Amino acid sequence: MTLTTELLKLPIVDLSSPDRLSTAATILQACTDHGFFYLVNHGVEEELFQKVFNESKKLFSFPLEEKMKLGRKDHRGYTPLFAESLDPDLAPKGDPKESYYIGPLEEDSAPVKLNQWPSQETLPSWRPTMETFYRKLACAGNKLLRLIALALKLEETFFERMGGLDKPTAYLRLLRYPGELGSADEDVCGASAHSDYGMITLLATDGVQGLQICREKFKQPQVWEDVLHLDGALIINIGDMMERWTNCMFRSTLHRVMPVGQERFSAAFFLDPKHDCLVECLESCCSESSPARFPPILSGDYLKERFRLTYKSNLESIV
Ligand SMILES: O=C(O)CCC(=O)C(=O)O
Ligand SMILES: [Fe+2]
Repeated sequence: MTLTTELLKLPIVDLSSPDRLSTAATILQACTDHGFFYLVNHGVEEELFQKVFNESKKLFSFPLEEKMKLGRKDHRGYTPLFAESLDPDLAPKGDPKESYYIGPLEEDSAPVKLNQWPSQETLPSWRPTMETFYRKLACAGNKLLRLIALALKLEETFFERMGGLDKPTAYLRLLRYPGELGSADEDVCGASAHSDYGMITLLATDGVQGLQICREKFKQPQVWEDVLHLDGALIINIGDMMERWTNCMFRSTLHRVMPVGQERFSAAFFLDPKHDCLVECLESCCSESSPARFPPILSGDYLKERFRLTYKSNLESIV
């Protein structure tokens, strides 16, 4: 049994504010209290969001055989409905959503091209739109990581060095939740309850509601609160890796997407540390009375295990 409450007021962080210390303080509070906040003045224009969702819609409307030609390889490309379960215990059948992954953008000169792109003849604007979106999100993400570092009393470039502005270890996941599967069944989620695995996630939604968070994951019955869409804002959430790094000072909050009987598009940008980055408790987050709760782990090893559990079949690793 779950209860849903109506109103949730998430903090709003202004990425362009000149008062960086006060912004860092807001972030600290938001990450400790909610693990979720809105980001405004982030540099991604409203028109670009529209373009991304339009292009995304075009691709998802292709026949399944066409989309399967771009089927996910090396964690890039198309994943059909029910192919992944964000909570394998609650949703053993898989989640009713389809997605498309874009990995780190390669240099033109890179010997192996891993990303898959729809053909230029069918969708000429698709690739340039997604590449622009990816780069702008990476830029916003890195700026935000500087503020998060300030909030944690670290050198401003600490996370940036781990994630790498030069080579962001980031995946963009375009998502489509088909409205027609919207059911009155409480147990069927568009995306089952999960927390994100990595450092931070930047999320854009098309305005159709459905996203909910549960702030007390161990409390029963679970209380789910709606995260309302805020025009032009990105929704940011802390991932498990960051929770681990901060010794649980920052929360990686449980979230899910409920069907609302309407087709819904979103785009999640997962910004992770480099795979050889050792994630160990930050000094500012432990003390004698609050010792490190987790042993150090390589980011790549941690993510590999989390992905192994998520993709029950057709298992592929991102490392
Ligand atoms: O579609 C959404 O609003 C959320 C997606 C999400 O949580 C995820 O992909 O990890
Ligand atoms: Fe998520």
